Amino acid sequence: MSYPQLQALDLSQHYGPTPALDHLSITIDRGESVAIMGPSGSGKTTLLHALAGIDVAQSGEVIFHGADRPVSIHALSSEQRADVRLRHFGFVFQQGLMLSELTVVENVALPLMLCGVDRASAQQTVSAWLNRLGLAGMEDRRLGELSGGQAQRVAVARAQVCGPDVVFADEPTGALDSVTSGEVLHALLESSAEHGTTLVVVTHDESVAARCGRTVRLRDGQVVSDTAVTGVMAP
Ligand SMILES: Nc1ncnc2c1ncn2[C@@H]1O[C@H](COP(=O)(O)OP(=O)(O)OP(=O)(O)O)[C@@H](O)[C@H]1O
Repeated sequence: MSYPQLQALDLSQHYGPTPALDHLSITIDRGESVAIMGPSGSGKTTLLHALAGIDVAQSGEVIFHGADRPVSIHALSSEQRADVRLRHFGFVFQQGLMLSELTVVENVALPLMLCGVDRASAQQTVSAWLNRLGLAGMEDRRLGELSGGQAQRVAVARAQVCGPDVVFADEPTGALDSVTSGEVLHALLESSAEHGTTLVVVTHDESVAARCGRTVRLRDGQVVSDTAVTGVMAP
């Protein structure tokens, strides 16, 4: 029997009078690419953080189905959630997360080292990803010396290097011009499709959403539309 990759069940989160998440439920299947859209303040980042176990919503739960048993993300301690994030999830954010003082190789190798992969295998895996993403020759550059597009391709390599089940991206191309944005998005979508990785992308950019298999639109913390390439799914 196959299970969905992620299920958010009846999530609610209030910071003020308008809910950031309002009894929101969503199911994401393995290998899907899902764009989360909606106006500013509609709850996109709050939803991404709840799905990825970065934060825990005030009510509801998130079930993650990895290779083995399902895990209730919200029932885990913060250390356990950090371990799930390290072993099963990858992240590409608009900025931050990357360590500008470290080199390209060091940034990409970091999650592998944290997972206990030995140095030789880590080096091999990192070089394969850097070649793949057109970053060969930049191994020893510091992140702070790269262009925005190069840095985001390093972020994609780092998100994918441990072979995650899910990559979460929050405005991954938000700071880039349209050509560079297209290249980074291509790298993200192609590498996810090739490895069967589930992709959840928060974006304001319709051209990013157009290249995902499904678009979920939020307003005031609720799903107002859920459209797959093959048709419209019920919210
Ligand atoms: N840590 C926080 N403290 C207080 N309010 C918050 C916090 N995080 C989010 N909010 C509020 O929750 C609502 C949803 O925020 P969220 O960042 O999820 O929206 P968003 O759709 O991602 O917005 P944007 O597109 O502007 O990034 C907003 O009203 C926001 O101000």
